[in-house]
Amino acid sequence: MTDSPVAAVDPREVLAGLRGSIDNIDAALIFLLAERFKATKQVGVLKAQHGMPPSDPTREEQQIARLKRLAAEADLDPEFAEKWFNFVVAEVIRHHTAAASG
Ligand SMILES: C=C(O[C@@H]1C=C(C(=O)O)C=C[C@H]1O)C(=O)O
Repeated sequence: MTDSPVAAVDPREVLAGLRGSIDNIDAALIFLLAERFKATKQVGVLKAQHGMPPSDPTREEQQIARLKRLAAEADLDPEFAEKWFNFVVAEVIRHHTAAASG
């Protein structure tokens, strides 16, 4: 093993490289989530101003179906995509409910 003519790959360097990508991806996700919540907060204000209910189950169903289809195409577990969506929407509804109560 140690006599191999091929230069040994240092696993610590491989790990550091992969973690660099993970860091970039996590940062991008935070920025994307921040933009999403900026938009949904405006939706919450609009709904509160016009007496619309905080949640829209039909829209949520459509989004879940769409996101599960996209997840499958991207080789991501569709059930995970649905869980992620429901987790985010629960927070959005919390914001909308707060906006509706002043
Ligand atoms: C943002 C909205 O409000 C709620 C939140 C949703 C979301 O975060 O995707 C979708 C539907 C609604 O339950 C909306 O109605 O579009």
